[in-house]
Amino acid sequence: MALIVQKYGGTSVGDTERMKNVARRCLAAQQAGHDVVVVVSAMSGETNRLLKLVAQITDRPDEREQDVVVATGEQVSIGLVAMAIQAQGGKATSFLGHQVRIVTDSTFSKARIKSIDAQPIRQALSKGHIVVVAGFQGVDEEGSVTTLGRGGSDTTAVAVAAALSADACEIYTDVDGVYTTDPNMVPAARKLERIAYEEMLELASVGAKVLQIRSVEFAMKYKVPLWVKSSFTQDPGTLVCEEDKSMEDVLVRGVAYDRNEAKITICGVPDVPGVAAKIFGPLDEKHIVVDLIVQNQSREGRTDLTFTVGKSDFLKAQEVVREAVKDIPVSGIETDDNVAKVSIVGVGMRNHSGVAARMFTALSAEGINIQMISTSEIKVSCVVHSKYTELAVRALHTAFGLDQPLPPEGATTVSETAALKGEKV
Ligand SMILES: Nc1ncnc2c1ncn2[C@@H]1O[C@H](COP(=O)(O)OP(=O)(O)O)[C@@H](O)[C@H]1O
Ligand SMILES: N[C@@H](CC(=O)OP(=O)(O)O)C(=O)O
Repeated sequence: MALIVQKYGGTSVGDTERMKNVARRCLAAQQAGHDVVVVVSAMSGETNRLLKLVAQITDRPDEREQDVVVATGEQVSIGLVAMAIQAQGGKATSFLGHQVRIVTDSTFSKARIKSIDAQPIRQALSKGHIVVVAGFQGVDEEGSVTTLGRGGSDTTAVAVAAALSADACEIYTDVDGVYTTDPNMVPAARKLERIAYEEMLELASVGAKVLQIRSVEFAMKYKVPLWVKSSFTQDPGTLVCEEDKSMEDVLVRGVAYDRNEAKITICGVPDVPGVAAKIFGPLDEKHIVVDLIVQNQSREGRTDLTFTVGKSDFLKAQEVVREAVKDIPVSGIETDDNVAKVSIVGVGMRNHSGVAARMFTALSAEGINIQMISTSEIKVSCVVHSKYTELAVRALHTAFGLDQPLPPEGATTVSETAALKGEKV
């Protein structure tokens, strides 16, 4: 007998028929002898609908109150799923975030989980109940409702799995696993049997929305075996797990894109110590996450500083920057939200050179101009005009051989390795 945490996303609970399907799956897992905790998201489109209501009231919502509104979508889902289980003869209890003390910090709209009280969940399980927990929401030390950022139910599920020392956490969604790229954009995308935590973390952080970044961080930290599966098929899905030697043989595991970033350039910044701190310090104080940063060699003591932020922080970031540069003699601020970031990820990059060059060649062959570049040990990202997103993703998918059937698990891609062996990117 195992303890399994299953998470069903918005599409999987998109209507009452789908909720009945979720109930059937949970009951099947329980009948197979497992203790089952199920984390559910709001019905698909519901969180966006709630955010639109907020926008109809104000374009500068108080973040605490906005969380009070958007957290309600999950409340509807847990009650309906619990009742669907009961209607099929099972026992079920639903819990809101605060009822299982999912305590977070007070960063409304992107709060971080600090602790979870597993006791009420264990108690309900011991009575033979399937426990249905609201994803995406928590409560801060003051008792205010908080939310964990878009896609946050994944993080709830993995955090609950870690708190319960569950045997597995299964994320059920509308695709049957993690693919080499978004299968809804590139039909040639291929499903991966396994992917290393680190690769999944990079893919999620560069836009593959199949898992929320923090859910992968939790899984990696607490070594939770994490499965991505379809709620509509019996496919075994993809296992996100520890890296092993065979994974390094594949150069690029996946291609991702992110249309959710916007670019800010501060022109003519004086090239003297302390200026970057004066700009990025206030952004940090406002909890604005800055992604790529590029600063060029200065000419005549001045340089341009370009960085990207999430689109939801774009207006706030512009205000913060304007305020921050009041005392700095800069020559102007330029903004652009018609950008997208395309990225390639793979642990195999650690041991191979030429990967970035191959990426740039593939983009240039399609006439795509690269605006910014960023690399890590296992990732290369390029910011391009947003109109090229799909073209860039398809070109990279082809250029790194991902359109071809994947080699069987454990097989080495010898020609690739031989051709590219050498220094790092
Ligand atoms: N590499 C990838 N593998 C699988 N799905 C991906 C990938 N990159 C992006 N996706 C997208 O993630 C979607 C699933 O995430 P999401 O819509 O948040 O599901 P849910 O509502 O179930 O949480 C898929 O429909 C797919 O379009
Ligand atoms: N309802 C939240 C939380 C969530 O995780 O949703 P989904 O599982 O559908 O991505 C959102 O829309 O972001």
